[in-house]
Amino acid sequence: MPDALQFPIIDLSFPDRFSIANLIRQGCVDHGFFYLENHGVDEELISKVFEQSSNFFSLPIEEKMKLVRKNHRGYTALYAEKLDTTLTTEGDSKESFYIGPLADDLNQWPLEEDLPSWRSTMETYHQKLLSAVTKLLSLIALSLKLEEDFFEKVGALIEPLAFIRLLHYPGDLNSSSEEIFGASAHSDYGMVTLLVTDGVPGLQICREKSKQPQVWEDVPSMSGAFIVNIGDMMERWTNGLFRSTLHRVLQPRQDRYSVAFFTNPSKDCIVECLESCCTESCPPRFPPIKAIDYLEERLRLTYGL
Ligand SMILES: O=C(O)CCC(=O)C(=O)O
Ligand SMILES: [Fe+2]
Repeated sequence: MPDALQFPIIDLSFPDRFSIANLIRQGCVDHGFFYLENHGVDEELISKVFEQSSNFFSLPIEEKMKLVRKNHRGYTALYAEKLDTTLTTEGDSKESFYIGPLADDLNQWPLEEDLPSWRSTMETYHQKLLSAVTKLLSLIALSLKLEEDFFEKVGALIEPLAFIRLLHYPGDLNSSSEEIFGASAHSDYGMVTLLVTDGVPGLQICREKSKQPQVWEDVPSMSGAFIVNIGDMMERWTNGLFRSTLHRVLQPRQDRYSVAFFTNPSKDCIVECLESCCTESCPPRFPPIKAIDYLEERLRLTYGL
């Protein structure tokens, strides 16, 4: 049995930004994962988000289907999504709900009379998470020996395509198939993801995606901290220096709730290899891409649209 994984713990309020940036670099190079504490998001707000999430998923399926996913916002039912597109089984055993950028009016909301304060709770969470991510990205820029406002300067943060995903993995599903996962193996698409779980285990990572057989290690939750992971666009920016690590969630034996916050750059932002991450002998591994084109293609593959 391998030892439990130990990721660096990043304290977002720590005054020595350079030592924090070094620790972030270590986490991103070694694992593509780290913990984030003192992130400025109240425990109380996080509890409210979990409570409201459970209130929504407890609604009858007909009610939930009224908000079925459109424009990548709203409800996705059990088995409707398959993150590992190579699997031949039906979809993942989770249901989820997406809330995207607040400014563009595309979000779908439950009625206030059905779920009072649901919308305002999620809007507050979206704003708070965006502010934590903005601070984190300035440290990530430092960790790459860039100026702190690098991600602002390249336009990634003008109107970031940031999404909350509420997740519910039911614990009472009897499945005989070993190929059914709560969330099958995938890497996230964007810059960084901030995840909080209810503490029920299930999340695992595979650090060497091309090594066979794959080795999966448990990621423990840390009370009060976000689990942060690097996404594919950040991996492309850094020419693979920062890893977008493969991860999955096993089907739990009891109900499991988690809340992910995916941060993608603004739609027109060009993601291209950083100068500091390539040399003549180590040329760019990925061509430049526009954030929205990359994101739409990944979503198309996941949802089979
Ligand atoms: O629920 C979790 O712990 C992880 C979810 C996840 O990886 C995702 O939604 O991309
Ligand atoms: Fe993920």
